[in-house]
Amino acid sequence: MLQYFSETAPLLLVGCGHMGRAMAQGWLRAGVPADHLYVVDPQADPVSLPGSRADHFVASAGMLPRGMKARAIVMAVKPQVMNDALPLMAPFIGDDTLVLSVAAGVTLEQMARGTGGEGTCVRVMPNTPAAIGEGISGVTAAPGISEVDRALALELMDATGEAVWIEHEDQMDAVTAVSGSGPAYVFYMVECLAAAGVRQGLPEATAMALARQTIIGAGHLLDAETDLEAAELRRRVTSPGGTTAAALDVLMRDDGLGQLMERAVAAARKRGQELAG
Ligand SMILES: NC(=O)C1=CN([C@@H]2O[C@H](COP(=O)(O)OP(=O)(O)OC[C@H]3O[C@@H](n4cnc5c(N)ncnc54)[C@H](O)[C@@H]3O)[C@@H](O)[C@H]2O)C=CC1
Ligand SMILES: O=C(O)[C@@H]1CCC=N1
Repeated sequence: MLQYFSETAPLLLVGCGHMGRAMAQGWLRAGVPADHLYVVDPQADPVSLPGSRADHFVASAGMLPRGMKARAIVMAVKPQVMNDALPLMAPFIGDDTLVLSVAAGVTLEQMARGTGGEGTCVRVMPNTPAAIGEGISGVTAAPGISEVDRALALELMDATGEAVWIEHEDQMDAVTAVSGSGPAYVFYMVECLAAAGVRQGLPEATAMALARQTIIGAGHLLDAETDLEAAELRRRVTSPGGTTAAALDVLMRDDGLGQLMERAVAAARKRGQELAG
């Protein structure tokens, strides 16, 4: 698995912040040898990536070994710096190089401009549960991508959880709005549930413990009950005329959580479209 790289045709990560580090952890776990991984980031500290080689961490592209052509370059910098960061990678892009970007909103066309049309561009939207191998990524490229490059892109992201191929690039902003940003919605749900518990008289620490483990437990149950839809698991909590039904009457009304989520996801998708540049 992931045996695409070598010392002379390595995997190059550009930007090792929250998302870049999460993915790199997955690649090292999936067996990419530390010798085959280079990281470019002015801030990154190799200590934050156990199992990596400190001498493969460089502050800028100019410090990478000369003449090296990467097999894959993963751009995990902010969308706003992509136009500056991509052209700096030009010396490391050869005919076989796959250039992946995980930046929200950054299009394949924008990437091709940044690389000067060299290499093959792939647009990816991962999420931070990648850090523990529980991520999900949407992956897309222009229709002409080779089978081997498509497999490499999917395997890279599979190493951080699951990966799904998205046929139409114009759906990537919706992918971003659902699964890229989605973990934040769930963490906010924990915050809101705990705050609501405090309003109903619980001590803060107790409310947080209850809310936190409820989301963790519900997630694990969803994972364990592979044959059951989320809606069925919800029904199994909901006794007719009981407490859950009373709460769901509030959450499921016309202006309830469904509508709120629709507005939130639409706002995230719109912001993704605005970030294209
Ligand atoms: N954080 C998340 O949950 C997700 C983030 N993304 C995308 O990942 C990208 C990175 O986001 P985060 O990791 O959250 O940001 P971050 O701020 O944690 O990391 C960005 C990293 O890029 C480095 N950097 C800045 N300029 C650079 C340059 N010229 N060359 C190399 N490295 C440079 C910074 O030092 C920093 O470590 C963004 O484009 C974002 O849209 C995608 C999916 C989820
Ligand atoms: O908030 C953002 O723009 C990035 C993309 C998806 C998650 N974080």
